Amino acid sequence: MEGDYDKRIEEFKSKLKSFPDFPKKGILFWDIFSAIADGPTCTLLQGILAETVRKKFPGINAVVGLESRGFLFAFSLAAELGVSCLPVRKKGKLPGEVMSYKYDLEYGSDVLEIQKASIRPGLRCLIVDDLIATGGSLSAAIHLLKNNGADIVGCLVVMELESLNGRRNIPSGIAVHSLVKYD
Ligand SMILES: O=P(O)(O)OC[C@H]1O[C@H](OP(=O)(O)OP(=O)(O)O)[C@H](O)[C@@H]1O
Ligand SMILES: Nc1ncnc2[nH]cnc12
Ligand SMILES: [Mg+2]
Repeated sequence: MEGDYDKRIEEFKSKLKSFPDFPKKGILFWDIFSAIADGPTCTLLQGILAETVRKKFPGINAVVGLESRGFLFAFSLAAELGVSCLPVRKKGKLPGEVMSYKYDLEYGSDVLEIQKASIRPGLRCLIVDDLIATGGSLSAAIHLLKNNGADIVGCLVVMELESLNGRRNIPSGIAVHSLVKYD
């Protein structure tokens, strides 16, 4: 990475805000939208993300974004790198033939879907999201993509809540890179 990469990560980290007891008592909610409400922070984060992908995940030809916060980074990265932007959405939002997968969240559960048409031979994808907590969302997306024959190069998240050890739910052999970690 470029020399000032760590400094830029620290600068970005200083912009992130947390909200205790949202959306339920006992949850400390890390709000990506508070940070990107600031224009220069958007530019800072976009630069960090693109540099991270070029260095750590070279050769991808698609970015898969997890609804909804993952979409923020999937389109911006896909546009920057000139690769496909593919959606994984919550149940009932995608037309055509879909594959689904049920998963658990830090709070509650949900179902993710992907269009079969999104998966083409030779697809080498990077899955992106704002945050890994229990790892349920990323794990579900990984299973969805693998079930359909996609090659997953890795996963990139902005934040990682290490105390929840979400990595234990990620299938072995799949690299997960996080920019900012919290205990
Ligand atoms: O590691 P996990 O325990 O799965 O939790 C992380 C996921 O939870 C949040 O999404 P959420 O499903 O709340 O919806 P949103 O992105 O639409 O806000 C967050 O954006 C991640 O996608
Ligand atoms: N603690 C948390 N903060 C923000 N988004 C989340 N998604 C799941 N857990 C979360
Ligand atoms: Mg999400």
